[in-house]
Amino acid sequence: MADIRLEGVGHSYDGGRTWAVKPTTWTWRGSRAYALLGPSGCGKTTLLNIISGLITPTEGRVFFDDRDVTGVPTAGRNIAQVFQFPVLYEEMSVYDNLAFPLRNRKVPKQEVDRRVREVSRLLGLDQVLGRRSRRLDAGRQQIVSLGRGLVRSQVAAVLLDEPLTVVDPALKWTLRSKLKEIHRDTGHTLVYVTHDQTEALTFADEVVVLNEGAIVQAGEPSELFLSPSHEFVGHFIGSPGMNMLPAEIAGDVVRVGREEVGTVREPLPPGPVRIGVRPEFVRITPAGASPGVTARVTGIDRMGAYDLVHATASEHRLIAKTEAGCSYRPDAVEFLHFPADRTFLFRDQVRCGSLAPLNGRGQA
Ligand SMILES: Nc1ncnc2c1ncn2[C@@H]1O[C@H](COP(=O)(O)OP(=O)(O)OP(=O)(O)O)[C@@H](O)[C@H]1O
Repeated sequence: MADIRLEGVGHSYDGGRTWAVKPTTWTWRGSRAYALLGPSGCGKTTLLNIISGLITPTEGRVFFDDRDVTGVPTAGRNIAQVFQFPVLYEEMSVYDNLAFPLRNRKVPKQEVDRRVREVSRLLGLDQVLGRRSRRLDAGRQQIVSLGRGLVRSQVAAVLLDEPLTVVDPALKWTLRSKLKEIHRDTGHTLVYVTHDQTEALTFADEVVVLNEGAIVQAGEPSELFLSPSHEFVGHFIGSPGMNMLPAEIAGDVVRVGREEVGTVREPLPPGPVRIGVRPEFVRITPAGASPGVTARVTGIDRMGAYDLVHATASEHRLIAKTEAGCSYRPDAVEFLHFPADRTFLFRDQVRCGSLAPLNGRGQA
């Protein structure tokens, strides 16, 4: 399983006026399962097609280990690719479709049979192996496509572009965990494109977040949630996303409107910043433990398993996620505490520091 290294790789579809993927240096390490996560149009498919060789990048070089494959077409890269919609030989049986990538590479018959049966068992296809592919519904056909992508054990990487889009939602959970199981078994390098954070977070060892053609952060799911280094990651991951509260630094004090809400943990130049804190970590406290802000409750959403308390501080909106059945009332004025180790400062969208308690007013 190869390391896939992108060195200064960028792609423009319009002769360099705009960049679908901005020049990027990044390594996909062998045998890891990656999710490439980002909103529609951020460049995920372009990046995937650069790895597979369907697109030659406008700039930069692509390496599989030490081999420069920048000009090598897909067929010479030993890649398996699964697309959003089924790509199958409809007149062939499910068995023959799964066997095709192996037979094509002259894998011995016994080994073909072993791999086809193993993958079909894991994906729940063993009852339909003899059936013609066109007789299956679209969701099942896509599972066969997935199987074709995973059946070869010796590939440089398996690339999956939103492979579960046409699959029934109830089946998605099962398939994601099967995919994880197959990954553990084969040790493929997997790159799984999705715009769905749940899909990315449940499946991947490492999530690479792409926005406007640039990788803004990569890390384990918990790291992206607990310690976002870019505002976009704060918004895009989490439901609801991170609160972003416009604030101002003067000296070492951080203010929201006129209220002093905390201090800077490390010295920062004066001027505007945004305070980022996830709804899960905001605590509504009577004691006014710093850092935090005074806010007026504007509404409560009862979500069943939890409540979302909406509030405004100096006309900026923020949300606290609380236990279900909370007793806060609209128009009440409350103190919202921001735990210092979960609250960050952002400037020009990039994390630049963290918030500390006002002297002598921290929570024990
Ligand atoms: N063949 C093309 N010609 C011109 N522009 C393109 C082409 N393919 C993609 N683009 C543009 O490049 C940018 C990135 O597109 P890309 O399909 O890589 O994004 P994506 O994140 O995969 O989106 P989606 O999730 O909607 O598939 C978009 O602005 C898109 O309009």
